[in-house]
Amino acid sequence: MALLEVKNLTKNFGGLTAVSDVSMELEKSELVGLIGPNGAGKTTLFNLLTGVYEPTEGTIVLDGEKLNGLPPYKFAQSGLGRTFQNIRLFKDLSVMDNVLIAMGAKKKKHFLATFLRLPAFYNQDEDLRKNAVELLKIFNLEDKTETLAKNLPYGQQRKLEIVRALATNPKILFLDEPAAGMNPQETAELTILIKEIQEKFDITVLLIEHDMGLVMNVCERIYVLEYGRMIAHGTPEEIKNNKRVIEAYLGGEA
Ligand SMILES: Nc1ncnc2c1ncn2[C@@H]1O[C@H](COP(=O)(O)OP(=O)(O)OP(=O)(O)O)[C@@H](O)[C@H]1O
Repeated sequence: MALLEVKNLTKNFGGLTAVSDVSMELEKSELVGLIGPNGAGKTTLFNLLTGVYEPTEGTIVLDGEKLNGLPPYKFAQSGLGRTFQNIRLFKDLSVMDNVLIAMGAKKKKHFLATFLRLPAFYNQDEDLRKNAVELLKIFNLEDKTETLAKNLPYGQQRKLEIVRALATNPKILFLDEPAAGMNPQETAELTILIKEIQEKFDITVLLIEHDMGLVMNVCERIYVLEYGRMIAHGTPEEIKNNKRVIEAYLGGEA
């Protein structure tokens, strides 16, 4: 059984079908791309897979557990972490606090230990901070812990978004255009980082990306959406040579 099994997923917005009868599977520890022209339904599919939207039809099963119908926080608790196309940080908080808040979704401090400031309170706090620094190190952000998120350069804000998603300890990480707005050098650096974190944390990554170079370089498999329908999936080589994809996506946008 696949780690994530998505069957016949459909999402209607009034008369518009943004996602139509989509089925896909993600195995443990694979890096998979999701591509398609503007408006193809990629972000809507992410929103369905992370519980932001409820599907009109279809099922989402993670590790044998049906998730659809549950609130978004249950999706996060089950191990689905994500970043957003538009950066969503707590801009007036420090980098460290941004990461600690993300971790808090998983580890709740015991009320009494917190209230009485028992050693357990300090130990747990210390452990979380250490873990946060370890994560920040991977993204070369460890010397920015006290910087306000809004004062980070754009590329580093995007990285902090990924750190926050990783801090929830996900089984599957959904990255929605992580390289959007980055320059070619930053994009190349991020490509390597995404591959590294997928291997280091042994997690599954689903990546929406417009930068075809990035997708083709790092993804083992690629799914292609057009007008809400999954029109193809396969290895980068297969997708590159798929006539329907060339017409629908590469032809339309290149
Ligand atoms: N909340 C919503 N209400 C109504 N229509 C929506 C909503 N969200 C998305 N849509 C529509 O659904 C379709 C798919 O949009 P979506 O944002 O999922 O595409 P996308 O592939 O992520 O596009 P892009 O690459 O431009 O981000 C579009 O026609 C969009 O206008």
